Amino acid sequence: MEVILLDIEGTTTPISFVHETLFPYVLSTLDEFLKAHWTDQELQFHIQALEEQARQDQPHYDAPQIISSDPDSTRKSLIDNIQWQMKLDRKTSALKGLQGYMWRFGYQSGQLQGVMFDDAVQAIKNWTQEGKRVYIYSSGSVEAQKLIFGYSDHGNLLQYISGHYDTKVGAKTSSDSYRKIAEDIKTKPENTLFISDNIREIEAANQAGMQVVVSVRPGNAPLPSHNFAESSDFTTIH
Ligand SMILES: CSCCC(=O)C(=O)COP(=O)(O)O
Ligand SMILES: [Mg+2]
Repeated sequence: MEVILLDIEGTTTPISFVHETLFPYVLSTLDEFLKAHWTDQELQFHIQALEEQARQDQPHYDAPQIISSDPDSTRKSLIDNIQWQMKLDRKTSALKGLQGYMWRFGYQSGQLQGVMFDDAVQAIKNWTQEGKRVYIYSSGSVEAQKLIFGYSDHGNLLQYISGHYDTKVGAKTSSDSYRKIAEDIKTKPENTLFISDNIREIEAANQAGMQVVVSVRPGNAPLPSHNFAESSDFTTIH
C-alpha cells in the first residue's frame, strides 16, 4: 500500500466537533457575516453557486429559493436556504464552499481550532515517515480541509498531507470518484487504502478496487452489518 486516503468527520475528527462547533459557528454568525462581506467578490461567487444549487433543487425538494431583489430580501432568503440545507446536513459543493469560506475567518481569528484524534495524527506522521502518501477526501471543501489540518489542536499538519479532494471530484458514494482520485494521484486503486466511517463510501471505494477500513470512533453513527475491516486506532495500520 503506497497511498492512504482519509475521510475527516468520524475518521480523523470527532463528529461532535463538526456538529457542535463548526456548524453552529456558521449558523450563529451567518447574518452578521453576510452583512459584513456583502460586497466581497468571494462572497458573491459563493452566493451565485448557492443560487444555482437552489434552482437545481427546486423540482426535487421543498428548497427555499434565493430571491434576487434588494440586498435585505436576498440575504434573508439566502439564510433560509442555508439553514434548510444545514438542517438536512446536505453535502452540496455550494454549501460546503460557503462554510469553508466562513470558517477561514474563525480559524484565523483564533475562534476555531481543528480537533483531531491523537492516533490519527500519529498514524499520519508514521505513514509519511514510512514513505506513504496521505491524501484527504472529504465532503468539506478543500479550503475547509486545509483549515482544519492547518489550524489543528496538534499544530499545523499540512506538511504531512500530499493533496486534498472534495465533492468537486464527485460524490463520496460513487465509485467513479475513487477511480478519478487514483488516476489523479497516479496510483492504482489497489495500492490505496481508504478509511471512512460511512459504509456507503467504503463500499464505493471498495468497488473501485481500493483497500478499505471502517473508522470506529466515539459518537459515530451505528454501523450497519458489514464484512470490512474496522479500526479505532490507526497507528496499527501499516
Ligand atoms: C473539512 S471539515 C468540515 C466537515 C464537513 O463539512 C463535512 O461535511 C464532513 O464530511 P466528511 O466527508 O469528512 O465526513
Ligand atoms: Mg465521514
